[in-house]
Amino acid sequence: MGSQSEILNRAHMNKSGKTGVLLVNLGTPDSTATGDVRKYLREFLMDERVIDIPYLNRWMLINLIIAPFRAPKSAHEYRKLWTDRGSPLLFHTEDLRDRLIEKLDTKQYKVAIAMRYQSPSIESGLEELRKAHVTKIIVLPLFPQYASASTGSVQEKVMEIASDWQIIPDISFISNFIEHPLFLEAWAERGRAMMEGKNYDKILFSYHGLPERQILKGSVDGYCQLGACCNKYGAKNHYCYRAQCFQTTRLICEKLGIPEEKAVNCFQSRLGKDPWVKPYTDEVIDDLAKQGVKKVLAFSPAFVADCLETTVEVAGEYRDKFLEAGGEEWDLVPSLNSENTWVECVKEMVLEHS
Ligand SMILES: C=CC1=C(C)c2cc3[nH]c(cc4nc(cc5[nH]c(cc1n2)c(C)c5CCC(=O)O)C(CCC(=O)O)=C4C)c(C)c3C=C
Ligand SMILES: [Fe+2]
Ligand SMILES: [Fe+2]
Repeated sequence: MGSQSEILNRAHMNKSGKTGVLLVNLGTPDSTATGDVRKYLREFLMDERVIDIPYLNRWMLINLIIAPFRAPKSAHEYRKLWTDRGSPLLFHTEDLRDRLIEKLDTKQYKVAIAMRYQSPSIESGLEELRKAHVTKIIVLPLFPQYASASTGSVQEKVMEIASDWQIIPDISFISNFIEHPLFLEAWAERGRAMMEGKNYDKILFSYHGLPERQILKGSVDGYCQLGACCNKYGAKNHYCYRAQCFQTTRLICEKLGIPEEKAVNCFQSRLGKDPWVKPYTDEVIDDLAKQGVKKVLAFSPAFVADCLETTVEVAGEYRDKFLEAGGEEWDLVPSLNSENTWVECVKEMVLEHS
């Protein structure tokens, strides 16, 4: 059997050829050697959508400060994260691909993975699909909330590569999936398992940060001002990263029955001196400790796979900070990785876009 959309899709695809699915995550170094981390940071941070300052300033920042000083520190952090299978971001993406293949009809779908920076490259992922003679490509950047620095950069790279092809198949992008019921259910299942038998004082949602100007540049008619406007989510701020994060929190809380006053939003990992979206996670942690909050459960729903930002930053550095400031318990909800409801969600998104 199968859902109505599955049956319709099958009928359609039998006539019009295979559909390629490209799952793209951010990227990770090839190894924890400082040279590999430097190579990764250079490629990542030279992307104009990530550090959106004039080329010469970006070049100087990366080559005179980040490459010599940050790369060795980052390599040290990556060593805490690395496993026998390498970087979690990469192997969770591989596992997601393998679980997805098990759920899709391989006569009709070809699935490939790519990283926006380093390997496997978007070029190699698209080439894999092209060699399978796909007539349509669905690109899923694995970022629940749209940001120019993440999803936008993947879109730009895919379009740049495909623009050199003689035949450009239909390409569709899934640019935001925060409201997908199975995405929310996947987080709710993860959260429920952590909350069972526990009584947390606060549920903290820490999202990857972003320079404020990147959001303001995308604001149509000046609607988005990074204030109370982000508390509502609709057509006018559909692509506002801050509003999408707040909406993600609201919807996960709804599913879990978490009252509004118990949830706290914040943004982690800011870099440099320019203002990033607020509130900042480290400042929120200090405030919570001052208020006498003792037990915190942290979600990190800007990521669908555990990575440096979740395992080392949220479960490591932020936990230490909270405990040093007087907190007693700090737990992190594991990311979705290749957990079944999340794989089902990806399958549904593929079928909906086929
Ligand atoms: C100037 C900086 C950065 C912007 C803008 C940015 C946006 C952004 N990043 C992610 C997802 C991830 N970022 C990760 C690591 C990471 N991010 C930055 C900087 C910016 N990110 C740096 C310098 C690093 C490297 C880590 C370090 O050296 O401190 C990761 C983890 C990668 C891993 O291998 O585990 C992810 C994932 C999103 C979604 C995003 C925009 C919303
Ligand atoms: Fe990042
Ligand atoms: Fe906004």
